[in-house]
Amino acid sequence: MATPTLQVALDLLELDRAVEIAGEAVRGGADWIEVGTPLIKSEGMQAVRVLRERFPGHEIVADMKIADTGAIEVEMAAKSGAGIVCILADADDTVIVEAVRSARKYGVRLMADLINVADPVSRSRELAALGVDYINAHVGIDQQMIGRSSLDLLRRLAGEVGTPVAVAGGLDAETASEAVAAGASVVIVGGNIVKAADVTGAARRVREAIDRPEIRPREEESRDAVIRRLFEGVSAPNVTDAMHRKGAMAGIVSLSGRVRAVGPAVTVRTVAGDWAKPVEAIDVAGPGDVLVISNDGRTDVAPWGELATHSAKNRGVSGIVIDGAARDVDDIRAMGFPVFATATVPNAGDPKGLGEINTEITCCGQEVRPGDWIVADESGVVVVPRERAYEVARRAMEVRKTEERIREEIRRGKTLSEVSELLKWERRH
Ligand SMILES: O=C([C@H](O)CO)[C@H](O)[C@H](O)COP(=O)(O)O
Repeated sequence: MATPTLQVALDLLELDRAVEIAGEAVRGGADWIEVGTPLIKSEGMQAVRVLRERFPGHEIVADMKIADTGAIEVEMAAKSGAGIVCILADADDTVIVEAVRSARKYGVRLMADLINVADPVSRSRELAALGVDYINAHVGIDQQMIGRSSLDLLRRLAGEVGTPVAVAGGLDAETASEAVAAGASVVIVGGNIVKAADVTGAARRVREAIDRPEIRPREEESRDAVIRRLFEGVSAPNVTDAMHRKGAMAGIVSLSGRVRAVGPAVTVRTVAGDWAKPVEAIDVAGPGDVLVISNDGRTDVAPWGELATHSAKNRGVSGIVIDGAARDVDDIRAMGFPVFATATVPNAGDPKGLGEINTEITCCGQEVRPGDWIVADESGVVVVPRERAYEVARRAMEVRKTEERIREEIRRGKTLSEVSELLKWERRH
């Protein structure tokens, strides 16, 4: 079997950064350089021209995702220096046929992207018959966020398609190795190389992995375990960024200093500092849950204090969030247990038993339902609707990864404004 090709996908918006990152990826062993769709949309064919010029010894792949006017778009990419041009596999056959004719005329190859194709095996066979050179088993970035897997798609094609198969979609060193074992001849990696602070090191790890293909036994991890692992690896700001700046509770701070709380919510509604329901909720909560207590934002009386904290800690509760006040802050801080509140006050309420456990509540301006996920740190508290928890956790991790590379470029001397080309991206009115 020929050595598999490593294609690095430059899904960036800025050409200067893309050139720098491509250089680092090539040093780590990338063979082909993909001008990603976002880069083409941001910089046009100039991105293909510049990368062609700067990397004369490497194949340039233009991820045009052609949906119409197959001939013109292939011609544009070919004349700009691409050797491989990407077309959508579910484009109409008229588009594919025109693209193939144009590819033959200009001496380039066509790669068909299976993103969103309902029957990938039969469509791949049709595409091969129409003259497409590569099939790309691709699961798009948004699809990855809800758990779709490019390896699963690739395995459906194994042994069914004669055309060389590429694979793309959230691959890293581990999955790239499995992809080659499953028959991929081109491994396409975007985010897990280009977002790394050390792009060369990340590319090298993928290179070494695809040179030693192996199938690893799958470790089964429940969806909740994945959600928790991902949320534990990101910050509350990463999570709001992932939700288009939504979900943050207003006016609430950590009383315990540098602590974090992550887990599904057990909700409590109480009134006038009545601490019966908050304390009963400790027994309802399981290890890893977060108690979210609405005391109507009252700051003159506390439904939570040191003894309750001690009990919650023993139970394995992950943290406490209160729309209202807490007391015994010095003891809570000494315990290192995460309590978030809007105020502190020495007064306790009385245990009358008013209120409810595990009903929908509003806490610091956010609706919270039982089972919604809470991510809290020193920046504040974010609530994630339970049905979106997996997707938001994946997206938050992508936010964190993106920041890793930006941080590295600032460390090397650029300003944040330069890295993100703020002036270019100011909104035009
Ligand atoms: O094609 C891609 C995507 O649609 C954005 O243009 C990516 O290049 C491809 O998915 C590889 O990137 P990762 O999924 O981040 O590895």
